[in-house]
Amino acid sequence: MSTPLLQLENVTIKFGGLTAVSELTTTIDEGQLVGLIGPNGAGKTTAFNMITGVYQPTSGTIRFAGKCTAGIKPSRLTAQGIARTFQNIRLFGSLSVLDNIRVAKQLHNTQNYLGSLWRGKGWRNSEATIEKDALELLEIFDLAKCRDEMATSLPYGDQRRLEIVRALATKPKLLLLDEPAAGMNPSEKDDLMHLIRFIKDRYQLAVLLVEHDMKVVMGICERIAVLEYGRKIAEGTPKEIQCHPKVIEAYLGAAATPIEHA
Ligand SMILES: Nc1ncnc2c1ncn2[C@@H]1O[C@H](COP(=O)(O)OP(=O)(O)OP(=O)(O)O)[C@@H](O)[C@H]1O
Repeated sequence: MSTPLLQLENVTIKFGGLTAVSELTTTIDEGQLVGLIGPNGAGKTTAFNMITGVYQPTSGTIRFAGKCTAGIKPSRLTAQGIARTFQNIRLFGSLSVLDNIRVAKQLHNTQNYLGSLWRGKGWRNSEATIEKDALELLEIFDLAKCRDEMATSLPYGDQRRLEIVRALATKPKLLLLDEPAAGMNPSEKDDLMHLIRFIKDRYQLAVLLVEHDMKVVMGICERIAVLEYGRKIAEGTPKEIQCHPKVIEAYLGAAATPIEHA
């Protein structure tokens, strides 16, 4: 059996007296699309923050590509292949669409500080490659037409897409999406579902999706893990999750009907 791309083993984090995530064990294989769902405050974003190195677990182990991530800074983990988007869009608002992608691409720039100061041939070649790759990405995701516009001047759906494209520009193996459908209308949500499937297939990425919209989650995820009060209460296929008694109870109360699906 091959090593999972991401492995969480009994991961726990405490904030004072509050255990935000408790003994979470799960895995994501290369190329898998996994959902992480749960009611508000269940610990989903906190799990993201531990996987990306923003928070260090109080106990337990996280391994990425077989290596323990303890103590590794978020920027190093991004360079190693973990990218994310945020619940509230975090673009570089005063930069153009193109520059938002260029900044992300700088992560893999091989030019050192002196090279940047000197601005010699090596630096110019490297900048030209970054610009070419960035424009190619914008073309693929239909954002090239607004390359010079300020990122925050884009319509909401395009800003969400740009944030995903910026994460892709770091060449991740694992992409974490935190509530990408938040604030979207039904047609934008359909586009988002196509977009997530497209990037997973084209870039052969593993995706971990935190999302409240059940149509989106049930429609695209291969497997879903469910948190409640920081604990994993279920994990399985969308079909299994939709009729799992603990999940129905967590979302809707004991006497509830199965969760709506795609
Ligand atoms: N830095 C922190 N300090 C103290 N408590 C925190 C911190 N970060 C998260 N929490 C708490 O941990 C719990 C889990 O929060 P988290 O944001 O992970 O939930 P969530 O499942 O992402 O919720 P939502 O769906 O509303 O975004 C909450 O009770 C939250 O208040």
